[in-house]
This record gives sequence, C-alpha cells and structure tokens, in this order.
Amino acid sequence: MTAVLEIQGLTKTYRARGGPRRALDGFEMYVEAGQVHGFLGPNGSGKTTTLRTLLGLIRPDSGDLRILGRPVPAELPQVIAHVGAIVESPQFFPHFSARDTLSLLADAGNLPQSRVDWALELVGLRDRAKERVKTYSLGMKQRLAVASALLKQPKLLILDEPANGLDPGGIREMRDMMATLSAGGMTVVLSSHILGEVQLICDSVTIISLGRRVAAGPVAEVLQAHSSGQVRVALETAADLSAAAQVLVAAGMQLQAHADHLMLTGVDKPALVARLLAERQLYVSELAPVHADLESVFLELTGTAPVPGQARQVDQSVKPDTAQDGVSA
Ligand SMILES: Nc1ncnc2c1ncn2[C@@H]1O[C@H](COP(=O)(O)OP(=O)(O)OP(=O)(O)O)[C@@H](O)[C@H]1O
Repeated sequence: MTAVLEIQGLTKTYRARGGPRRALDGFEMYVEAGQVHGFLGPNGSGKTTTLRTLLGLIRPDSGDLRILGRPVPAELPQVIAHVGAIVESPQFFPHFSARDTLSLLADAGNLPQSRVDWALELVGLRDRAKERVKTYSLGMKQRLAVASALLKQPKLLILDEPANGLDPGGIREMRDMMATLSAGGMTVVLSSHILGEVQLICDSVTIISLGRRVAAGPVAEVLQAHSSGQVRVALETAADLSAAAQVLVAAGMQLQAHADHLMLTGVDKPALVARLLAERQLYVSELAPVHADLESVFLELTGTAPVPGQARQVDQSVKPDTAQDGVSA
C-alpha cells in the first residue's frame, strides 16, 4: 500500500517561559492511502504540533516528513493543492452566509463553483446555506469548516477534532461523511478525543504520548495487541462459583470473583476453562473473552486513567523509553 503520509524522527522543542518544552520527541506516523486514520493522544501530547508541522505552519527541529511521497516543507507547494485541513477553528466573516463564504474560497482557490453545493450537501448545511455565519451554532460552524477543507476535493483531508461541538446526530453524520469520502478514495487523518467514535470510524490509529508514538496500526491489531486476555465466566449454578474459583486457581489461573461471575486474566485458551470445570461437574453458562476497547487501551498506554483522589496534571502521561511498541502501521 502507498503511504500518503509518512513522518519519521520528528522533533520539536518550543521555547517557553518555564524553559524549553519538547513537544515532539522522535515521533513517527504512517498513513496508507484510502484509510481513515485516528490520531489520538492526551492534551498536550503533540498532535496539533504534528499537524501544524505537516502543513508548514511550524518549523520542526528535525525529522523526515512526506505527504504523497513529497518531502515537506521543501515540496509543500507541489502537494498542498491535494491537502485539505482544519487544524485550528477557522475564522469566517460573520456577516457572510455559508454559501458566500465557500464561494469566495472557491474563487480564491481557482476552484469550480459547482464544488460549493457539493460541499454544502455533504456536510448537511444545504438548507441553512443562505443564513449568516454569525447565526450558526458551534456545530454548524464546524460543518462549514469541514466544507471549506473539502472544496479542493483533496486526496488527504486532515481534521483536528472534527467532532468538536457536534451533537450525537452530527457526530454520526460526520462518521457517515468520513465513510463516504474514504470510499471515494480520500485519505482522512483526524485527531479526536471521542475514542468510541474513533473506534467506529477509523481503519487505523496512531497514539501519541508526550511527543512519542506509543501505538500504531489497524484498530483491530492495536486492540488485540493490548487486550489482557480477560475472560468472563458464569456457571449454570451460581452457588458453584467459589468451587469453580478454587479449581481454576489451583490450575494456576488468575481471577477475580464477582457475585454472579468470575473474571479471569491472561487466558490464552478459554476452552481449557470449560474443560477443567466440566471435569468437576461444574458447567459454564457463559465463557466470553472480554475485548479491550480503544478507550481502555488509550488510558493504559498513555497512563492517563483517572486515579481517585488525584488531579492529574497535563504533562503526567507516559513516555516510553523507545518510540515503538511493536505494532506497525
Ligand atoms: N507556541 C507554543 N509555545 C510553547 N509551548 C507550546 C506551544 N504550542 C504548544 N506548546 C506545548 O507543546 C506541547 C504539545 O502541544 P500540542 O498543542 O501539540 O498538543 P495536543 O496534543 O494538540 O493537545 P490538545 O489535545 O490539548 O489539543 C504542550 O506541552 C504545549 O503546551
């Protein structure tokens, strides 16, 4: 597969009041053509810095960046026509309508006016397109921003928090829109904190923590690589749970007993559990591997799971010693 986006060894240190602040520390990222790729990380982990660097808005200290195979920023002028992006909430003229705004942008970019209606339709603003932007809700402004990035019909669409401010219906529409765009061959990179949504939308993800990649790859592989092998076991007779727990512990398994089930960890072969218990006339009614979700993997990898009684500070996330976790993109 062709990489639409490649980043290797990206570093960036800001000069801040409190001293130099290393925002990116050998960061890597690969996105293949036609993918919807989720870019995830805690607050302050370096996502916006990465995206701004790709668009030539920030000069990196070092690193190799390529868009559509071209090195950036050196050859950004040659590829920028194929890249649509919203990296910061764009400001629109409040007295213009959405249609006027897009029309102006199409003119400025030498793009056909027919794209205006196409983009308005796609983001669901067609029926409100004549109203002034200042009367729009946050979610409607967000839709207009996406429409403005779509005008170029880009090969690569980069969206920083596209679901910000959208209602549940809007989030679902955004998801459908991504699917439509990706089916048409567009590659989409989106940063988001709505992990359930990312799990539904994205083919692949990169997770960043304190400026380094901590996981990357197809969503299913990342989940698989970080699933803890948990299995939930319930018995036909709940009264047999403690006897079953004893059997399984004696067989070297680790478990937690709950009122109506046992939760086993590190189980490679769930069938073995059923066999061990059946040998003692203990019959399982449920034997279900518990799949990790993206949120739990994210919290584990970035070390940002809430701890009762502690207020986590923004820079308290995990930075691995090495940049990789073994899952490749
Ligand atoms: N102009 C700047 N000057 C100094 N430090 C900066 C500057 N911009 C970003 N930083 C710092 O760089 C780090 C990475 O910031 P960045 O905005 O890339 O994070 P992010 O992952 O996009 O966060 P969020 O999810 O909160 O948007 C943070 O510690 C931030 O404070």
